[in-house]
Amino acid sequence: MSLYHDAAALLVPGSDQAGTLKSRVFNCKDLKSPPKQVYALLSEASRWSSVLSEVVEKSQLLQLERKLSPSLALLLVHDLLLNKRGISAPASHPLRTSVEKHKARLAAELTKARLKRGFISIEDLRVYVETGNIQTDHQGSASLSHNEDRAGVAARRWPHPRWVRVNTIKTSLDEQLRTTFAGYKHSSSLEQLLDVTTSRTEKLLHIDKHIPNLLALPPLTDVSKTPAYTNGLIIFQDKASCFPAYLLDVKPEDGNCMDACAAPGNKTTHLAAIADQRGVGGSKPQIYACERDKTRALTLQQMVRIAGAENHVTIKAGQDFLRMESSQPPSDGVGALLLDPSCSGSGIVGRDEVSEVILPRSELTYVPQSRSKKRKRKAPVEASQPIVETPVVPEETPLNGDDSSDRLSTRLAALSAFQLKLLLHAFEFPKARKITYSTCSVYLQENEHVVTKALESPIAKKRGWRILQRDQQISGMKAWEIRGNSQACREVSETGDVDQVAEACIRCEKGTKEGTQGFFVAAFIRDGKEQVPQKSLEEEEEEEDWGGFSDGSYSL
Ligand SMILES: C[S@@+](CC[C@H](N)C(=O)[O-])C[C@H]1O[C@@H](n2cnc3c(N)ncnc32)[C@H](O)[C@@H]1O
Repeated sequence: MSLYHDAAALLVPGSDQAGTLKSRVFNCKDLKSPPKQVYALLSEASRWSSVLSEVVEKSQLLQLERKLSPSLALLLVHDLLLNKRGISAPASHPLRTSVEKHKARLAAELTKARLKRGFISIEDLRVYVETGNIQTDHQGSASLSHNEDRAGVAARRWPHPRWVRVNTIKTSLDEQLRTTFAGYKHSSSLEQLLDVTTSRTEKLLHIDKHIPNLLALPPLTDVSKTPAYTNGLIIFQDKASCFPAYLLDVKPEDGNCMDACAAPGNKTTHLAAIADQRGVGGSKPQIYACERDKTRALTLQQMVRIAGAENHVTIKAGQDFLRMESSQPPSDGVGALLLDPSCSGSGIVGRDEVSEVILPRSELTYVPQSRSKKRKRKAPVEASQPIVETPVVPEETPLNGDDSSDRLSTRLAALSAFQLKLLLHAFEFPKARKITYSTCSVYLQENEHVVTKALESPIAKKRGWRILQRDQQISGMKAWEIRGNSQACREVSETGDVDQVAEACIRCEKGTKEGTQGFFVAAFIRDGKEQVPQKSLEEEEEEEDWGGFSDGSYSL
């Protein structure tokens, strides 16, 4: 059956197959089945792989059906148990019969795997898996052994809601509640909304208590076909990703703003919406949106247009922020900067891409003694270790927990140096008084380390930059409970005076009942009136010309 053979060949990439699952499928010239069908099967089965591998192993399917490879078994069992249409093969096809005859045993193992993870129905488990959480569990549990992870040792995680930001440039929260979300029941708690048993049967929404004009919907709610979405009245944006523009808290007296690393543009359009609301008379701040990558700048352009933010935003396509001369226009008139640079993306909750596939083990080393002479030979010894795909990690996709620790620490050191460099460049802008620095990374190196080093840098001291203390932050951010890690600040601090710095930093965790991705943000302020003399510090230093990363992870 070509569909399953095609898919099995691509489930785990060979060392010569780089790129995402999607690109592997659509670039493959040897497929006999439609690529769309192969991709759909692969992405579904990959998401389910940790559960299904357990089912296959416990049922001993691979020992009973020696002709099945681990990949084929995973794909066939997926369709048998989870696809409404079952296995796409004629009823008498040997592949189909080899799995179907074990259906009762496989179904029983799926039930056990579900109950072990604490889900009362298969639909509840489905929501959890399809919102990327099983994958997240595995990535987040790098310190657990493979077996521990399979056994579901990691505590049950909360599914990820669908966050919707009402775009106040084009509409209002009240209007959206009356129109797009008419008929939705309001849930006062996010927890209730994330309880899949309730939210599967009811249209629910929750109005966020930290970020104005932000709504949460149950994980699998699809409003992407509504006119409000297609016309840019509502925008899908994770709650944590709304923190930087909100924390920047722009006011007309701030002058112009700059989004230094802008594409695809969620934070730019959020900033534009806030600027639009705050504009007094004609003095709305102008937002310069820099994006070094010209292709990504096209997405930014499209996003700004759909959001109706063209009057507020000037796009600097192909512009490297580090090459923006701080003392020249437009930089010299910029009072507030939003800095959301490329990062490891380790906080992203994987909705669309599966970076790791867990295959079932076929651990018997001998074929049972056969009476037939033909089958006398020993079967090849198969690895008793689990087969875990080592994912190929393109720069724009999140690193995962399986990355070798050497590779990870080298990459984090490079990212951290790059992020610090961007932040120090922002510190030089002569009229700048406010900066937010954010990443969708959970790593200390990209977060507290960068913030602490920046605060203790000569340019910060010279220009009077300090952290925006928690009690000075805008109400929703002051109220947010998860703060920075003081130990991490201390690790790189020369003064050790870091408790207030950590308290000023804001963190978001993934997989919790707060419903956010992993994220970090801190704000810096300065009141001094001094200007940096013509020659910038950066020019004085003899620094190598940083080429940067060709792409960034997005925090959507
Ligand atoms: C994390 S993404 C930004 C996501 C964006 N803020 C949003 O919310 O949609 C980082 C972006 O910065 C861009 N970038 C990286 N280095 C840059 C630089 N030196 N100057 C300008 N843009 C840069 C990357 O191409 C990438 O598009």
